[in-house]
Amino acid sequence: MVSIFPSYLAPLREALLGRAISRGLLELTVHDLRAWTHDVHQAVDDSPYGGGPGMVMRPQVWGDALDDVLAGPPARLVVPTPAGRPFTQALAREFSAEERLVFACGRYEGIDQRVLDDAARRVTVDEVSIGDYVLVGGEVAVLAIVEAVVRLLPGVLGNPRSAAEDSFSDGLLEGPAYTRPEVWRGLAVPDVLRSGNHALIDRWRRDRSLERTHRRRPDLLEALPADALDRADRAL
Ligand SMILES: N#Cc1c(-c2ccc3ccn(Cc4cccnc4)c3c2)n[nH]c1N
Repeated sequence: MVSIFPSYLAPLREALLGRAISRGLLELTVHDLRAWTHDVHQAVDDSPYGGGPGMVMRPQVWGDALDDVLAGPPARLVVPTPAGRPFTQALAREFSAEERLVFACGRYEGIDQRVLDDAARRVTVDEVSIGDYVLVGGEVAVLAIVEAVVRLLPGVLGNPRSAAEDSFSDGLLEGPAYTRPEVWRGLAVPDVLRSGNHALIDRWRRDRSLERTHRRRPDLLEALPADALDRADRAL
């Protein structure tokens, strides 16, 4: 990863991801973009051609940084931007199959487009967005993307079923989850979950997932392949 705020990415070395690194399941290197500046002010930005608010990150510094960081084993360059294509669970799975990912964390109004166009001459470049809202820079997006990708790597999650069955893995939202106590503040766990009848439990969970998806994300239902819903689903 390349950023002018390397410490912003320190959380990636905590908890589950930190344990995955110490277990050798992945390697993480964070580079300070300013290491590739040569002026006393370590300038990384300049005024935008054509005018307009804010500053744009200079191509020379980013070009030199990516020349070095992209050297070595083939990598895919991931560039978070509000103008990117949506980062989805499907893209997280695609990224998790890559041997090496390089993340460019922009700031200001973004990175000079020629940096991405130049990189695209030699590697795959993915301009992605984590949602329809505007952040101040790419670091928060990289934290989210890396967490979504790394949890899919074999051995990272304790129970592989978690990644296989979480929200979006079957195109639907996950339904409600419960644990002890059986009644809490007058609210009881649905009886079916304590029935021990796993066929019934699976059906109930599928129904709650379909209901929630229909209510909160009807677009996901529209996007499902024709054969994704069985007769019981459609009866709901
Ligand atoms: N992924 C993602 C993002 C970002 C994002 C990502 C990288 C940068 C680098 C700079 N900014 C600020 C900025 C502000 C306005 C216009 N262009 C850029 C970034 C915002 N915002 N929202 C998302 N979903």
